[in-house]
Amino acid sequence: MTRIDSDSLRDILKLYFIMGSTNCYKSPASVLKDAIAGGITLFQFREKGIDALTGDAKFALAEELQTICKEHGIPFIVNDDIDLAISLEADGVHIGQEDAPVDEVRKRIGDKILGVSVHTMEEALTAMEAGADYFGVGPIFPTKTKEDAKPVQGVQHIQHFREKGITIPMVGIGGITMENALKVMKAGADGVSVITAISKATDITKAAQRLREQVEY
Ligand SMILES: C=C1C=NC(C(F)(F)F)=NC1=N
Repeated sequence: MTRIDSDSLRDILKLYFIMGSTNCYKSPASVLKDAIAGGITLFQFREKGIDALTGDAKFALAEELQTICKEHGIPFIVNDDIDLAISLEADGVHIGQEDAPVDEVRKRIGDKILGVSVHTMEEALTAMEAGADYFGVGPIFPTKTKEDAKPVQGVQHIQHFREKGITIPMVGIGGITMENALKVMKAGADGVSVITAISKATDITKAAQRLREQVEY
């Protein structure tokens, strides 16, 4: 197996749904199925927060959601938990700056997709050199989902990275909705990452469809 090429990854990153049990009003499986029906292109299992599942319950939910992704040809990414990703043979992992160093994770996961959260040019250059496949840049807008989010940055970092010639696939994250998604794409992102705008929508499939329309501008 070889590493995914950037252009294929750009297509996959267009509408990147991230979710865990704490982000859902109903069963995560039904939320994911509805989101897939609405046209998400990538899924990240992110089980975090005070009521987050752990141990066998977390593994069982991850396996259930991975099976749904497989049935629909949607790549399955695991947030932070490298061991879980390896045991499930997930399609990749996403790590933050406070997780294991990028080069260590790259060694452990081989050619699987490796996403890294970056907030500064220095973090971006370091992550690229260490083998990241894509960046998560944010929080673009205010977010309620991540308690320890960094200061809201708008699209300035995405614009700055592109102006400096950084071409690595990039998604914006943080408070993105169907109203502001286009702004993130026009700033130079290859896609948008969304949690609540889809997982807590009244009509999940419609919410995903409308976001997908925005990113396919
Ligand atoms: C904190 C995060 C930042 N970015 C991303 C992604 F959208 F995947 F790039 N996922 C996260 N969990």
